[in-house]
Amino acid sequence: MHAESILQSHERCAALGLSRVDRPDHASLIRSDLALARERNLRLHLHAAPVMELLLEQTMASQSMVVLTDAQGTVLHSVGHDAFLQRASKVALAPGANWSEQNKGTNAIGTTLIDEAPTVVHAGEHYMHANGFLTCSAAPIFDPRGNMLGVLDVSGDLHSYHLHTLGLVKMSARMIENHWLSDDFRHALRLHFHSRPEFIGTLMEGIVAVGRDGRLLGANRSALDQLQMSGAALRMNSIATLFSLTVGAVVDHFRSPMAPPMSMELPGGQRLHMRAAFNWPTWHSLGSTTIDDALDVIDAPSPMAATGGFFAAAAGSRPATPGASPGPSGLRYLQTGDAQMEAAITKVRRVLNRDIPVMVLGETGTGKELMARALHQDSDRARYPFVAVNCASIPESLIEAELFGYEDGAFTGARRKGAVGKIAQANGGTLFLDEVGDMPLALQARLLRVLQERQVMPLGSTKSIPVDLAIVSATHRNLRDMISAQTFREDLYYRLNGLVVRLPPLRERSDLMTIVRKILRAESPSRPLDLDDEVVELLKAYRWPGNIRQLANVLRTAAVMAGSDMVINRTHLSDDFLEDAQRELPSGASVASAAPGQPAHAAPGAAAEPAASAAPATPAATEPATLQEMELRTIQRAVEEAGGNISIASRRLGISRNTIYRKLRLLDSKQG
Ligand SMILES: Nc1ncnc2c1ncn2[C@@H]1O[C@H](COP(=O)(O)OP(=O)(O)OP(=O)(O)O)[C@@H](O)[C@H]1O
Repeated sequence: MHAESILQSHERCAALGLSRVDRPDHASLIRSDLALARERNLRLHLHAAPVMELLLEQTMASQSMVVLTDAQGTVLHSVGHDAFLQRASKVALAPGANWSEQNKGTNAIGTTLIDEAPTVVHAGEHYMHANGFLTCSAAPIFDPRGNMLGVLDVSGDLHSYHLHTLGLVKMSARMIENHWLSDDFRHALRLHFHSRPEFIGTLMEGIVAVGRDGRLLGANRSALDQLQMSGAALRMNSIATLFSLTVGAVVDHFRSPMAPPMSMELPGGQRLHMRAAFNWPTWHSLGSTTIDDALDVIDAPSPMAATGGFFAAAAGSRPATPGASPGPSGLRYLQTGDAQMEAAITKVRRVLNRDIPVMVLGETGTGKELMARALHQDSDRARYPFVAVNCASIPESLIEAELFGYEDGAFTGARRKGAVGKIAQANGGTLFLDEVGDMPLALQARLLRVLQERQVMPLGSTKSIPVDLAIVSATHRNLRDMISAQTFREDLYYRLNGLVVRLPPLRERSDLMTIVRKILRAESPSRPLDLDDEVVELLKAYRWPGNIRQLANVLRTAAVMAGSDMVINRTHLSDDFLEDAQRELPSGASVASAAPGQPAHAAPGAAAEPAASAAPATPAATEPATLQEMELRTIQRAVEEAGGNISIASRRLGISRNTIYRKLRLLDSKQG
């Protein structure tokens, strides 16, 4: 097919009367209307720029470049290594030049435009001999309705040819198409699907946009491939005719952020797994279950029955039927009966839609980001983006560019082209600044200016972009101490903390078992899982240094380990959790000695014991004196047990790698 495509292209060039040997007239190709073409294709550029940077990093060849053209073949932008950009500019492979076949003969860009398919044109396959030093791999970029937007191309010295380059270019083009689709249909219901659930969220996933009336509006290429239909055929279908589903059923299922993928069957019998994305305030009225119905399920009393396991009473009062709503959304989702949480939610509700910045404090994994998302979801800004920036996980040198964006040429070297910053991306919506205490001091001043002036100026630009944002920030640090140490600006602190709410650590919450139930229901909606008394006691006695994140990890693993068993018992828990939890049982207590079928703790839904009474069963010579020391020891032990592998330790503990590094530094400084 490749040879055929090249041959046909050569025939077209010969018919056009192009010369293979004459020096092409580059001057006439560099048109002055580049600015116009760029303006017309600004959106394409905005979506493509970050992908082009990534693609260049992956090609890693110093003798190559990444090129973006419009649908006529005019080069809009290029990124690459200086030396090669210069070589390429000698054959006019540079912004402003047109690389359609009419102008440049057979070449990957021009031939892709005609064949509307990914193409490699290598060395002598180029029609014009002047381009014979190149090897080029290009892929078309389509909008969700099947119109060609442009071409993405990697061109390099012919010796830099690599078999995988075309694959990378194709994947990058898909990435741009997916961004475009999500942007185009940000108000629609979007179904993300694949026959293998683990492929949802990857570039392999199909995405279909659905209107409120259930009509299918557009799809990405993977969706069309999986469904084996054209874009036009797809648009003649509805969610009911193609997937045997209703919009209401999808909205109901995914009202909980923790809902598992849904299963759907195509008319031909093919089974697909699907997740949905939609803006809750716009779509919730299409769900069939009211919020109160849903809350009823969540809030059902959860006493431990003397017989029959933890959920027996709750299940008796309201059986968990397959397909029942997994629960409410937004702030209601977080209301599971704990008094401290109730107080926090009442406070944030008061400032909803008042443009008062909210600062959420709390230990790792307590749900700070979930609270920020819930606030956004319940606000009038829910139709616009929620953009989260983790100031601790981005290298210091990149935070500025990441937040503020940058203009073409803002960095030395031609590699860096403009990019939209997170602040501008969040325009209209909510910007969540996670770990804001980790923001470098110099940047704090710039952020303060954005918050005061409500405009952002990208690096290297002289023009400010107006932005309208709600700000939610979070940190585990003590910002007041940082202000005293002059590592956090006081004026920024007062800008960010219009309202401060502190989320309680899990060990202080009285609704542990309601959360457990909620997580298990989300994990296994059609098969209600129960816990035996021994496991309930272990969960209650444990200190949960990783809070709800760690709890969710422990339960997820247990649910998988339980297989077809309906009741989770100690054999379903991972060994490291079991060991830690056993150690934390109040001295003298032993889960093994609890009478079978009897609750190990007296009060239903009682909070975990406070720190002081949770002494380890086996006193060690160097017993930790404080809760913080206990936490540090747990982390240190987990890292040791993982052979120093922080990623494994972080997975086992259910806390982020950053948190582990931070805690280990703290331990070092204490020991040092
Ligand atoms: N109330 C809740 N019910 C169910 N799951 C929850 C709840 N709160 C948090 N989680 C889950 O716990 C995990 C951690 O939550 P989140 O990321 O919001 O915590 P965080 O405090 O921002 O953590 P970090 O400080 O480490 O960034 C997520 O998987 C989230 O879905």
